[in-house]
Amino acid sequence: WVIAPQAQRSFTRLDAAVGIFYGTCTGSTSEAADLIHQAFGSGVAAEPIDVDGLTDDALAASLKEHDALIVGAPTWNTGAESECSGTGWDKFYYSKLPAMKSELSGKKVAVFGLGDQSSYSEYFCDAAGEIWDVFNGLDCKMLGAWSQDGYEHEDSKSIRGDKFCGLLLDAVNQEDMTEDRVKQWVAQLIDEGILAK
Ligand SMILES: Cc1cc2nc3c(=O)[nH]c(=O)nc-3n(C[C@H](O)[C@H](O)[C@H](O)COP(=O)(O)O)c2cc1C
Repeated sequence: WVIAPQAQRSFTRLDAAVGIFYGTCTGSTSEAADLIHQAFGSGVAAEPIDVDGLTDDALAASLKEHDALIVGAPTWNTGAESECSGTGWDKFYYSKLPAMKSELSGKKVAVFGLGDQSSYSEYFCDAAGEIWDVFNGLDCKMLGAWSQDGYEHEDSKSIRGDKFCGLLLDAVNQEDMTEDRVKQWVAQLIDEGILAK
């Protein structure tokens, strides 16, 4: 029968339609990844993966498995020109990722970042902007641009046009807003077609 393998294939794809990958130093980005996972539901998004727990080759293979990727990082290196996340992303997105264009081109990707808009106002979530640039450079379909309303930063490498390139969260000053922001953002991603085949 033709139907059986088709059904099986579509179940497999649905099961891992969205992959959530994050780096973290002190856990905030991991918590945000869990909230994003819950908002999608475990049938749609795979368990979030800490990029520091995988070798570069395993991470590269894992990124290819999903129809859509949600990638998140904190920002830790104030004022640095590059590699601002302080996590395994820094090496990976400047070494292995740029060579993955043929494998990742066209994939739907959305970025989220954690930062502190009060103490690091001029560098708010810079690393999210860096990661966005790398995936955008691979011709991925970038989703999830987010309004700057409700934040009090002075500058950020994550600004594209009049918006942030993805969801920026501040667990230091606006932790009470995180859950609602995540729910709204996931609803927006679904509206933008992140689950469309
Ligand atoms: C030494 C230090 C440097 C930081 N630099 C920045 C920064 O440049 N920009 C920013 O938005 N947040 C900065 N932060 C705030 C962290 O990004 C924030 O605490 C975040 O929630 C950490 O995420 P994590 O727990 O996933 O590592 C810095 C924090 C520390 C302690």
